[in-house]
Amino acid sequence: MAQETDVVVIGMGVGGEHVAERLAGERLGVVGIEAELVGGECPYWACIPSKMMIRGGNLLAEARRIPGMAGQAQVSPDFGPVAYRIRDEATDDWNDQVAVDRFTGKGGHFVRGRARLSGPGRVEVDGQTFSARRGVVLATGSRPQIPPVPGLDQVPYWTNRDAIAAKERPPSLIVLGGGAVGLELAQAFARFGTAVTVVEATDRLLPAEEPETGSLLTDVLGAEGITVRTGARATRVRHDGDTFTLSLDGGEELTAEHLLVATGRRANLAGLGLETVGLDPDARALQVDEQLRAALGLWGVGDVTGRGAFTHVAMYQAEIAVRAILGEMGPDADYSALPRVTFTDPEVGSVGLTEAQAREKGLRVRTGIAQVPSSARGWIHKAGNEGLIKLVEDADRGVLVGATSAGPMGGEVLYGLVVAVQAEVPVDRLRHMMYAYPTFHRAVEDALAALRRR
Ligand SMILES: Cc1cc2nc3c(=O)[nH]c(=O)nc-3n(C[C@H](O)[C@H](O)[C@H](O)COP(=O)(O)OP(=O)(O)OC[C@H]3O[C@@H](n4cnc5c(N)ncnc54)[C@H](O)[C@@H]3O)c2cc1C
Ligand SMILES: NC(=O)c1ccc[n+]([C@@H]2O[C@H](COP(=O)([O-])OP(=O)(O)OC[C@H]3O[C@@H](n4cnc5c(N)ncnc54)[C@H](O)[C@@H]3O)[C@@H](O)[C@H]2O)c1
Repeated sequence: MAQETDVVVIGMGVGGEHVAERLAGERLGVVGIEAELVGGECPYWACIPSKMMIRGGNLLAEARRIPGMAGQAQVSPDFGPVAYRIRDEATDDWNDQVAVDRFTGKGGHFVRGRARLSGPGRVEVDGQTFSARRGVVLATGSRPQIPPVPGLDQVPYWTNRDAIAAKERPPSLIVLGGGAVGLELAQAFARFGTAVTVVEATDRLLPAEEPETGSLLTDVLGAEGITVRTGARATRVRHDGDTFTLSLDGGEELTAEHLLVATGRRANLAGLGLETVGLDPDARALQVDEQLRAALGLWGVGDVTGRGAFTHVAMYQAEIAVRAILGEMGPDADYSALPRVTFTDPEVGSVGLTEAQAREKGLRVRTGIAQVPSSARGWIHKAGNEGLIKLVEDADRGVLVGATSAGPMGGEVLYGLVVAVQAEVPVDRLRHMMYAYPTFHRAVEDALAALRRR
């Protein structure tokens, strides 16, 4: 016998938890099903603990910048406080009781288990069947995508989960993948003393972002002692019980005590019973419309939708899905000003289209670049001032369609550019406004001037 309820949420990561809690708060009957921990990847193995590692690493880097600027400093890194904060403050030793109680405290019914669809509006989990009157929400997130490198499936490599749960910094580490996960963790560990090599298959770091940011990070990471290999194809991996050996196609062999695989993520759709509701079970992502509907009575939010694997995307989508399930009118999902920040030092923030993406769309593109060290604040800041602002203008409409802000607090500086892209503020208006002196964001004015000169 199926148990009736209003809504069933499968996967209680940031996206699913938000939907489930909001709808329970609206006094709907909500069943929330989670196979692992309520909260998902972000609080336990991703955003929050990784930023605690980064905060520790950045403090060490700032202390190392004291000579020549403010005296002397002796820096003795200790990963212990970081591991403690991750275990104690961030994850409660990977225990989600507080999150479960928050949901059930709002009237939600929680089930721990791995769920699957068994027809429209029907969900099965560990022998129980639920029937949803209003709908089902799929929020099953993503998992690491493991590349087909020969030997990789036979060695004890790390994913982000092992790296985050590490109690000590590894003595040496090869990072496969020079994207956000790889670079954030590579720099954080290196600042605690790990000998790090980053291996990236494409010809630059952060290949999804502007090429200027890839070169910037190659220079900065190299200056910090991290070895960077771009355009490098891993041809084999071995592990002799202590040491990993990664062979590259040019014949080079890299060795380290640990290997972190950070080569992208894949939506969790396998085994979900998508075929029982007429959807393709082999799809790479769940296709959803602008109100996050995947089928009649079925919604999808978060990484599973393939619209940007970010917590802010999951939460933005979750709120739209909540409105749609409640039958309220509201704006469609709009990804034209999707912000993203890679929390390396310098932080790399971007919004909207890169120059290459804008050109691919057939736009008449004008770009303007300003270097942060040449700005007043960058010059004052001196040690650790690397960065740039890049603007991408649709020259026919006179509005920005994309922007990059790399530098100290690059993610914070990004905010004004996100507003400009989202609200389509005319570039002429941006030129005729005041930028407080001497802020980092004042470099935007220099980039706007460069836009005019081209
Ligand atoms: C190292 C790292 C750092 C990151 N840092 C940031 C950052 O700084 N900022 C940012 O915006 N994003 C960051 N991200 C991305 C962010 O973590 C994800 O975008 C976010 O967690 C997605 O939320 P979600 O709810 O879609 O999925 P998830 O958080 O993956 O949650 C999905 C949940 O569904 C559960 N589940 C799956 N299948 C089933 C099933 N069949 N039945 C029941 N439960 C199921 C899973 O156990 C999981 O708990 C980072 C990612 C990584 C890996
Ligand atoms: N600060 C943040 O917001 C943040 C931080 C971490 C992760 N994330 C999210 O998680 C997603 C996944 O992160 P990620 O870094 O795993 O993926 P990614 O797609 O951002 O980067 C993966 C990198 O690995 C490279 N690669 C793929 N196969 C390879 C191989 N065989 N050998 C060498 N390199 C290879 C790719 O070219 C790419 O540069 C991100 O795209 C982002 O959406 C966000």
